Amino acid sequence: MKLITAIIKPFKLDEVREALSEIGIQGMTVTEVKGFGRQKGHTELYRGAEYTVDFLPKLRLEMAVSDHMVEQAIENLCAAAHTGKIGDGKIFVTPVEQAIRIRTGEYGESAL
Ligand SMILES: Nc1ncnc2c1ncn2[C@@H]1O[C@H](COP(=O)(O)OP(=O)(O)OP(=O)(O)O)[C@@H](O)[C@H]1O
Repeated sequence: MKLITAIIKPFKLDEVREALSEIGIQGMTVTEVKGFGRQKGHTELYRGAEYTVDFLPKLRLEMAVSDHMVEQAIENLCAAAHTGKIGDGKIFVTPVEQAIRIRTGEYGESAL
């Protein structure tokens, strides 16, 4: 299992969620965050306004998925979150040691 963490532009959430549910991803955590990438010190458009501040509003999506779904998830995520403009975001993939569904006590992939 892997944890996919994606930082995306907030207005892309619906498109990204749709693109991921198409491939059967059943759970996701979304957090409002602020961040910066290489554009630090430069301007980025957010809801029509130009920001010159360092930290811009982003969404962090977290999904634990089976290993065999990782590549397809990244592909769909990239396609849906892409605008081609600065600040489109990042995807990080990290190993997940264990997952447990609290209600049933299921472990591993069946808990995803
Ligand atoms: N190295 C990093 N570690 C953690 N979070 C990061 C990192 N780089 C970027 N982020 C997060 O991703 C968001 C979007 O980054 P961004 O797309 O601007 O990266 P970039 O490397 O500058 O790429 P681009 O040139 O396309 O803008 C940032 O606001 C920040 O929240």
